[in-house]
Amino acid sequence: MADEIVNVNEFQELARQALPKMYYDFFAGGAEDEHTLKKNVQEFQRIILLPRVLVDVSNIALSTNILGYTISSPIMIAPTSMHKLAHPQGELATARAAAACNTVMILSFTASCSVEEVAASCDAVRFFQLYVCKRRDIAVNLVQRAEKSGYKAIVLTADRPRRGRKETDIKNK
Ligand SMILES: Cc1cc2nc3c(=O)[nH]c(=O)nc-3n(C[C@H](O)[C@H](O)[C@H](O)COP(=O)(O)O)c2cc1C
Repeated sequence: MADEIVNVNEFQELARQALPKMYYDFFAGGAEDEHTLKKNVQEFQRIILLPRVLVDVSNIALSTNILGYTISSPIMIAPTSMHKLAHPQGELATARAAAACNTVMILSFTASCSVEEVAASCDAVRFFQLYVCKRRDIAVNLVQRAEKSGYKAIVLTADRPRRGRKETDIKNK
């Protein structure tokens, strides 16, 4: 099938075509001159896999364990905000994808679906991402709701004392 999507870059191009520019830029853009965005890709390119030939590969597994939960490979859904900008089902769809892939869904503090909605939508192992809030009562409330809804861990984002300066977002205002 000529139109079959074969890698992540093709998904990104499809998203660029499908989404309003402002939303696409929100997901794809990085802060300031986007040095870190570029480096994130470059650094992965430096990792070279060591081939081991002439070994028995009939029984291989990528599965691993995170905080006592077995997942199919060492890849989880990182917390990202506002999935409804990309799809009307938002984080509900992402969480269902996590369940289908047998991996962990980390729900963002700034998700467009509530902790309860996502919990009710699928049985993926769920963690909840928390920012360090000045308003401790907001953090307490969210953590309690996440705990009550069966989220298994808190993922604390500690490197965001203020919003990143995303130049694409500023231009799109
Ligand atoms: C559009 C977008 C939204 C994000 N939203 C959050 C968020 O709500 N909370 C958070 O802790 N990290 C958020 N992040 C950071 C990601 O979880 C991740 O740490 C970051 O993108 C680096 O990983 P990467 O190199 O795989 O992109 C966001 C990243 C992007 C690109």
